[in-house]
Amino acid sequence: MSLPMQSLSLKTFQRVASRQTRLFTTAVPGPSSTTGGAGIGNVESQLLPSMNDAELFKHCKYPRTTSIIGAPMTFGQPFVGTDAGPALLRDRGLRNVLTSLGWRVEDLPDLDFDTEQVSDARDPPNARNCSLVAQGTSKLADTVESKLRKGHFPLVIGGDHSVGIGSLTGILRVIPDIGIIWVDAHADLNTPATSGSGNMHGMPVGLLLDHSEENAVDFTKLPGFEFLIDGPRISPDQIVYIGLRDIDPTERLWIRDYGIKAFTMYDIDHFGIGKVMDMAFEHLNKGNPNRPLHISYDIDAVDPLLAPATGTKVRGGLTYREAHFVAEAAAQSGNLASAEIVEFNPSLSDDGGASETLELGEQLIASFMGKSLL
Ligand SMILES: NC(=[NH2+])NCCC[C@H](N)C(=O)O
Ligand SMILES: [Mn+2]
Ligand SMILES: [Mn+2]
Repeated sequence: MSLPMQSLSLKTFQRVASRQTRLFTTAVPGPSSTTGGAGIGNVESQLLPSMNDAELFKHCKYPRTTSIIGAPMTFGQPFVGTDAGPALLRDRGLRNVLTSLGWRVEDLPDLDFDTEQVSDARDPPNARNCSLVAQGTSKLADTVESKLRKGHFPLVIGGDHSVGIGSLTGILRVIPDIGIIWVDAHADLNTPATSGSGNMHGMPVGLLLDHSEENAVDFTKLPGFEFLIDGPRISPDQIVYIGLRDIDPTERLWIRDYGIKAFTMYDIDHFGIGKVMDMAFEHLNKGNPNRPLHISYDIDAVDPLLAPATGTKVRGGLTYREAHFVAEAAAQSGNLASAEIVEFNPSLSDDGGASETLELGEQLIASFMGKSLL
């Protein structure tokens, strides 16, 4: 047995081993492994051996079908091209990557962010394209919610990071206690009141956080976002940041005041990524080792030398192995219930850089969807 295996605690090893067995037993070939199909539910229920596992399934710990949800959103930031992510990842063969890992795949058509239906006349300047972002994220929230309720694993492909507003809202409707791993160079903790840019891809966490009264967001002033007025919120201890290195002044203040667990690049340099992920899970799993988890992976968390095709590059990011380790550790927790990857923009790089970034994105998806090195 190789060294890394020995250094795993027995408990972790057992969890990983049992997860791999499950993934293996669920890779049932045949017609049910294709899109959607009503037959899937039957096969799944046959595979549920006991009440105990049915309980696990309730929290999506026992996923067999992943729904690829393409969210080609560009309105949360100023550049064209951010909508190309879902199609390009599909063209690379994302579906095969997932089936080879043992998933059944429901490959949904991309969400349709129909600009004609939306008037932007009332959009405030500090929340650019507010109505369009609201329309798209509301659709996404409904889709993510309904897939989770079916027991599917939603895999959201952005689009810019404003899609996080929709993914998180959908997840929170079904799993209010979800633990969130936010992998990003940025905290995305702005609100229209604090943002310097007005770009809503810098706001998903800020809009959904359960703020103190003086910082609360007035959704009645954000056209289209009425669905968030009584929507679910994230409590500050429900999220951990990994990879931060470009934080705005109010974001810094709020991370401290609210006590949000944040691992910056300094922490990763200081402790190493292994220890950082251990500490992240320790924080999220407090009181519930089976807490379901969501990973939101902004490709700009990775160093721009490796992932140049993205809109808000910040030097000094995750190395290739650090980037994968974060994804692998999330998969190995055995608790991942949903995932999202965002902010590819192939038009902001040359061809080489664009395909390098997409290839990395595809590999990171494989890692958080359960690909292991051994
Ligand atoms: N998802 C992203 N890439 N966000 C970048 C946000 C940058 C900056 N903090 C802003 O609010 O405008
Ligand atoms: Mn982001
Ligand atoms: Mn970012």
